[in-house]
Parts: sequence; C-alpha cells; structure tokens
Amino acid sequence: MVPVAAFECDERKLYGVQHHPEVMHSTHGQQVLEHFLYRGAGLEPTWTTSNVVEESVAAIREQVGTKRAICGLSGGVDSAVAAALVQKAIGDQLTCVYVDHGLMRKGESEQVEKDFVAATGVQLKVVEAEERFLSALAGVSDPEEKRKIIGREFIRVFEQAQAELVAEAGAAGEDVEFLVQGTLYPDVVESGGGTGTANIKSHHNVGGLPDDIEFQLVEPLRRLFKDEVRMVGQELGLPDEIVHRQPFPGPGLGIRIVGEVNKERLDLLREADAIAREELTAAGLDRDIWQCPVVLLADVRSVGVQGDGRTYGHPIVLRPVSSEDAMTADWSRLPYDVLSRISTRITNEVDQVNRVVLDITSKPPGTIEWE
Ligand SMILES: Nc1ncnc2c1ncn2[C@@H]1O[C@H](COP(=O)(O)OP(=O)(O)OP(=O)(O)O)[C@@H](O)[C@H]1O
Repeated sequence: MVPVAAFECDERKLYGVQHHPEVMHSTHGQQVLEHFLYRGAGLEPTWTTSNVVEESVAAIREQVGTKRAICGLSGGVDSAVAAALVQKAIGDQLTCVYVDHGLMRKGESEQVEKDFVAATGVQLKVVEAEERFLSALAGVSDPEEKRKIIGREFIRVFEQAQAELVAEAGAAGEDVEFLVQGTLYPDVVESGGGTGTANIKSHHNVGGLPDDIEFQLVEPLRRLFKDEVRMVGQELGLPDEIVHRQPFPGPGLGIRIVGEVNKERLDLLREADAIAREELTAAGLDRDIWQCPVVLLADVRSVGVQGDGRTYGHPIVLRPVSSEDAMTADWSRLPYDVLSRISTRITNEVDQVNRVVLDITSKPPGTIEWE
C-alpha cells in the first residue's frame, strides 16, 4: 500500500502503487486513492449524490424530450432508483409496470404499490398475475422448469401490459418510445460496454424483459456501482426497505420451495421468511449478511412433538451468507441467540413447520439459493 515510486511528470507527481487499494479490505486503501487522485493527479472531489441526480435528470430530459417512457419495477433497488430518477426528470410521461406474480415476500408488493408510489408520485400499473403464475406452476417441482415457466409467464404478462400502455398512449396521440432499465456499471462492463436499443441484461433470473422490443433504452444508472445507486435512492427519498433490500431472485419464493409451488406453501414460507427477516433486523445484522434465503423443504417431512401431540411437518432451512459479489460466499456465523429466537418463533408461529435447520455450506460447493 506504500507508494513505491514517484515520478515527476508534467509538473504532477505520478505514484506507483504496489497492490490493490481499491479493494475494500486493503488497509488505508481509500486514503491512498484519495492522495493519488486529489494531490497526485490534481482532480477535485466533485462526486456528490445531488450532482449525480441533477446531471441524470438533465440528461434524461434531453434524451426523452416530450415522449413517453415505461419501466418495469421488480421491487429491487436498481429498477426502483432508475424509475425514481426518470420520474423526477419527466414526471407523468413515465408509467411503471409492476407484475405481481404472487411469489414475493411478505410486504414487498405493498412496498412497491404503496410506499414507492407515495415516495415518488409515480404512475403505476399493477398487473395482478398470481393465479396465472400459480396455475402455470402447478405440479412442477423441477427447479429449471420452474425458472423457465416463471420467465415465460413474466414476459407474456409484461408484453401485454406494455402493449396496452402503448395503445392507450397512441389513442391520446402520444408515442411511447423509451424503456427504462436499471443497468449498473458492472452490467455494462460485463456485457462489453455497448449501448443502443436493446439487448437487455441476458443473465436475468426472471428471464429478463423481451429481447425483441423496439424501444430505446434509458439507463440512468449505467455509470454507478450498487452502493452509489443506494445513495442516489436515499437522496431521492425512497423507503429504506427498498434502498437497502438485499438481493432477491427474480423468480422469488418460487425457487425457495423445494417441491411443488402452491399458495398454501407460499403462505407458510412467507411467514417463516418474515420472522427470520424481522429477527435479523432487530439484531442489527442486516448490513453484515449478504442475504439470507429461507427455504421450505416441502417434499420432506419429519416427526416432531408440539403441545400434546406428535406432528409430521416440514423443515425450514436458514441460509445466511456473507459475500462481496455473490460469486463466492461463506455461511454467516450468526449469534446462537439470534438463531435460537428465529427457530423458536418459526416453529411456534408457522403452522406445519416443526423443524428449523441451518445451512453451513460455503459457495462453492453450494450455491446461495437452493434451486
Ligand atoms: N415483477 C416484475 N414486474 C415488473 N418488472 C419486473 C419484475 N421483475 C423484474 N422486472 C424488470 O426486469 C428487470 C430485470 O429483473 P431482475 O429481477 O433480474 O432484476 P435485477 O437486475 O436484479 O434488478 P432490480 O434490482 O431492479 O430487481 C428489472 O430491473 C425490472 O425492470
């Protein structure tokens, strides 16, 4: 971390550094970089969230003009912040679409439908599609099959909503030409840096948005990293639950039920997951863990004893992990008393669950999600 050489060059000093000051755990890494940029290279620290917001708003207005735009909201940070920025720039020229597939966690649809709308004033079209998704998933337990079905249904539903909006706007003599995407800088790098009219991130869990769409993209987060996106979200006054949401897969709880997915099982899992999240938050652990999938082993039963009787119920798995980038992960060493509270509450409060187990596998070999 110590500078190993300093050259005179163009009246400014260039410092050579021996290792990776940008990596979060490098001691004094931040200081070394600040020194290099502000003193060595003579740059000014002008990056502030309010500058970023101002500049993005101006750029979006310039790009979209008087046309209309749409944006799919997933409940995740990226699309929420992207939508909030675009809303700030062009107001009611933007319409957001939220597909409620019935696979969200407890309270998440309300966060999008009520809290996000209240914080931003955005126009939102909600598509209630729970029944459609659940009937498409009926009888399916293979994980890949589930993902495909959810992705396929999502695209169909989204396309339909999109077509309706385009038709409504057309009837009013307006054009919908833009689609807002929450593409971040790492996505840009990953996909080779190109820009243009579509090729939406192809690694999407949900299957992504349709790739034959004829919209121009508005991607206000293209130059930001995740932590910067959260800062911008905060600056825009978005609810904490959205800004600090941990990663959650597009197919939602559909891939956290090992076995067939149905409403009853989803409700059980929603309860168990809500308890785990509540206790982790109460213990102040949200920022220490990367995410904590809660999984229902619907195809497994074990014997238990609750009250006066014998039970034959399902196990719930807790999968708390620590990670920097989700490529590798380690299981989080959560305090025993926190684990104990979660276990006691889940077995007491969630019907048909008589056992809570902890997943202590790192990634690799185990993935973060079970399916
Ligand atoms: N339920 C949904 N309703 C409407 N749009 C959605 C929904 N789920 C996903 N999308 C759209 O598809 C994009 C990709 O979905 P994915 O779940 O992979 O998101 P992501 O890349 O993790 O970003 P985010 O943080 O926005 O969720 C989202 O950014 C959003 O625009």
